[in-house]
Amino acid sequence: MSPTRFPPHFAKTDHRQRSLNQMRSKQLGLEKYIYLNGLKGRDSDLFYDILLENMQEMIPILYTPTVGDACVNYSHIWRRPEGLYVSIEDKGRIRDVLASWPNFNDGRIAVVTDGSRILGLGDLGANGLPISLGKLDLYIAGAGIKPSSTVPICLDLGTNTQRYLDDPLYIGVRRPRPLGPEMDEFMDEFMEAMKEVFPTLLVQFEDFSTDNAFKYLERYRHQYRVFNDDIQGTGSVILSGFTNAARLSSAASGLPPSDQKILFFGAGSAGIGVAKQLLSFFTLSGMSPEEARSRIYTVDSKGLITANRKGLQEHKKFFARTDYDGPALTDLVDIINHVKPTALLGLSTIRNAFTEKVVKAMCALNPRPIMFPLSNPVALCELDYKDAIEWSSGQVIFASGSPYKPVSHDGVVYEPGQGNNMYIFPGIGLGSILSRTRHVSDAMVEQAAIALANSLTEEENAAELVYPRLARIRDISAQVAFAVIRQAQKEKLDDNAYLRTLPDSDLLGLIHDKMWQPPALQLRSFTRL
Ligand SMILES: NC(=O)C1=CN([C@@H]2O[C@H](COP(=O)(O)OP(=O)(O)OC[C@H]3O[C@@H](n4cnc5c(N)ncnc54)[C@H](O)[C@@H]3O)[C@@H](O)[C@H]2O)C=CC1
Ligand SMILES: CC(=O)C(=O)O
Ligand SMILES: [Mg+2]
Repeated sequence: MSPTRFPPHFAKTDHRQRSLNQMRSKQLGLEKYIYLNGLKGRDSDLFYDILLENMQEMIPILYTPTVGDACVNYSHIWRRPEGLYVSIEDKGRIRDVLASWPNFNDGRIAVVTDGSRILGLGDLGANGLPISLGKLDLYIAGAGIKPSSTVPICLDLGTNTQRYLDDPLYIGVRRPRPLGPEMDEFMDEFMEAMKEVFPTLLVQFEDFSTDNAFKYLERYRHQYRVFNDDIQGTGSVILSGFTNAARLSSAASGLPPSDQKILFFGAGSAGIGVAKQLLSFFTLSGMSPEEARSRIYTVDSKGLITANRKGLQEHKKFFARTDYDGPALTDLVDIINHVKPTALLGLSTIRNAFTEKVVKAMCALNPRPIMFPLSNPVALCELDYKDAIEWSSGQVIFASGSPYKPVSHDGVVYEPGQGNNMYIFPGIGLGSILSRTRHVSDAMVEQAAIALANSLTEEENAAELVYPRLARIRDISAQVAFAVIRQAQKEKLDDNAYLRTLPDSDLLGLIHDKMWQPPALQLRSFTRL
């Protein structure tokens, strides 16, 4: 190959702007994703540099909604190895596979998916890797974790999605998913090997199908440094936004925030994870756990979940109603009229399930109903923001899982919230890493939620936002990490005595100082040439 050289005047030009222009010139979200991924491979410092400056624009590409398209099509858009695949065929030698990761001594945070429930898109098998990559980009951009400390992992265990098994380009192992003991043995070996190879690393379980999400969180949470983002991260982020939303709703109704009654549409890992975390919304205000539970109702594909239903899955039993034994209630408007909720949360993957009738039924019961359609990506969201504002004349207090743009109605501009675990997991990770906590406790997750709820500025509160603006994510992650560290210390789960000696302002300062920054472009290779 002939020698190459940068054009001599290249360093005088704005390569950041050039890269942004190239990304912006692509029409489709997926094309932008492919471009940005290529850029990350060529020059990761530049990639993170422009990501930090353009969060609002780039996060919806690298994360939900576009990462969903990237996952669905990953076998076809694959360019280069980007993460670590651990295959069911590696059973017996998983330790060696993990040890092949470059700089494994640096590993501090792994996002691990088995691809079995990517966003609301179902079993995508080995195509699930981009979700781990996207979450880790948020750790890097949002919490300043060093890129070399992040380990994206996809467990390649097979898939039950026939169209992938039939696709000649599918990059995963072609077999159905393992069941019961075969899966348990794999997971036990994997977790043990993770601890051996990456002794100080935090594992984030991501997008496992609901049964396995609950099962492996319980199996490992007291043994390893692990948390489940969909159950705990989502629970925490919604507790936070809900606390702020209830304050706004109370101001309109004149009723105390603890008068809220919450209806969950969708009772999977996310729905039940959030419902359990929202118990604290009531208990923190002095309510008994039993009373708190009575204020939560859950709905699945068969309707209102009642205790008398035959064959109810284990994770649905806790919130199953014992106060209704009439005919099954399956229509959402009927359920709303029966329950009379103040809040309706969607984690069902059913697009447009919150119809005009549903919105109007909620508005008839409350001056400012809370409506959080949280399913991802946008194509599976229960309610579009524009419809929510139009059908309620701006009454609803809204947060969705994926981003929506502000909406103008009757001369007023309304801003949606984004109720997504991206506001929480980077701070939980950073706090856990810095304090070297042995486990991620329920109280740490709860304190993270409270810190996020309190992180809104005066301006954000005045604009009636329920979540802070994304551009401040590093500041927010620092506040979340601070709360996590202090809680770890309180429970004596931490292993960093120095942090205990620091007064609050110094600890917050240290958290900010520890955040990785992409090296300034001028100081990098271009000027050397
Ligand atoms: N906003 C956020 O931060 C997060 C959002 N999610 C989203 O939550 C959604 C659900 O995730 P999982 O709970 O893991 O999935 P899942 O598939 O286990 O749960 C879906 C639930 O919806 C119910 N459902 C399905 N069809 C229904 C219908 N027609 N009527 C009523 N209920 C119906 C199912 O019975 C099940 O209980 C996904 O779209 C995911 O992207 C998940 C985690 C975080
Ligand atoms: C946001 C997220 O974790 C999910 O939709 O699964
Ligand atoms: Mg998830």
